[in-house]
Amino acid sequence: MSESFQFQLKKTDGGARLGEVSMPRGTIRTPAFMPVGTVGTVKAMYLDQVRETGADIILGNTYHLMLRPTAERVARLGGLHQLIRWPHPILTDSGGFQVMSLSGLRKLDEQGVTFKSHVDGSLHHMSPERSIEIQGLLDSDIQMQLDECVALPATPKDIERAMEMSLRWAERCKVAFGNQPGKAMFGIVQGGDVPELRVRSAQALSSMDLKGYAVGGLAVGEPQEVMLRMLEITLPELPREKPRYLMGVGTPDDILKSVARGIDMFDCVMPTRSGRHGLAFTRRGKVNIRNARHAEDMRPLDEQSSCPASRDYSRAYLHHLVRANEALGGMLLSWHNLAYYQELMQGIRQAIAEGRFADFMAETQENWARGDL
Ligand SMILES: CNc1nc2c(CCNCC3CCCCC3)c3nc(N)[nH]c(=O)c3cc2[nH]1
Repeated sequence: MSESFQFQLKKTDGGARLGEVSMPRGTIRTPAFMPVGTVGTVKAMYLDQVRETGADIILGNTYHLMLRPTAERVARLGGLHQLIRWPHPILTDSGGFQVMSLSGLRKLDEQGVTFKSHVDGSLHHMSPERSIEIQGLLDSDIQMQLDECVALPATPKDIERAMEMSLRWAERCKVAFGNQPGKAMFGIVQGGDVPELRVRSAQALSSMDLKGYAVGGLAVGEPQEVMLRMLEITLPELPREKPRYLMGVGTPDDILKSVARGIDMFDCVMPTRSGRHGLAFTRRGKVNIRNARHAEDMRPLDEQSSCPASRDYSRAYLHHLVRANEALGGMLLSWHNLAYYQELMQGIRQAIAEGRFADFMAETQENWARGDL
């Protein structure tokens, strides 16, 4: 393991990139899918299982952990890795996005965000400095700047205001983060669906010489083609030799198309959240296991999978568990979906390594379109 944070761009195939992030706690093979943890767990999963599916890194949940049990308590308990027994890299978001989407936002100004806890109604203020302090108390390996993500549609004026404030917050986060060799602080490109704002944000962040760059402000309700267009406008403005992280994305189709445009890292609640609701992602497309057609289908979701949830349990049993709202139903489908996402990422990495990503993408999409047997 390297004592510092290093990204190695190993190969490109069209716009797709094969790489590796090396950190003291481990190596992240990119393109990478990062399962989302919530309050110190990936919902309904043991972290050993998450590791078994092939995850090199998971997301911690700054917003929830700062409210309960508090970042200070996590630090007193030895940091997040020790608490949840995940010794590999952890990325944490700054918490700003979740404040906007989860809590009763009270105020947002140059100083930061003021909000009421959804846990006990207490008032909290999070500045760029406090967000970095919280992520440091969690002992997070990759920390995100505090930013303002505006929901689309929005006026160009409001998008510009939020983008410019996020740039000032990036500077403040960079100062607050200081120099932590084995860790990284990523900037977040904003700019909504306005090309010239995206370019300005990406260029300004690039000049800050950060260790990695996230593309934010997307997957907030815009059509897929708008998201992809913004990637085509933004990514050329970011340094080639640094990792790019598309926040909150996405479906398997979103991931394929974003890898094709130069994204290295993804996070999304989709596999676990939809798994809990009975939706399975498979190589033959989506399968809604609640559907009556599975009630007596003794086949597994995917007999070729190395994941027990995909290989050893019949659809009939999964159908029954989900219909009965049994916890095991959500557990097995979350496990299957995470395994499927990691299998997709492994296939992507292999295809780029062999210079056949375009074919892999076309074949994968054809198989999805063929639909379930
Ligand atoms: C789903 N779409 C989407 N997500 C976005 C997110 C959140 C990414 N996921 C974080 C995890 C969520 C579950 C708990 C743990 C953290 C965004 N985050 C930030 N900071 N800025 C965005 O523009 C930003 C934009 C996003 N768009």
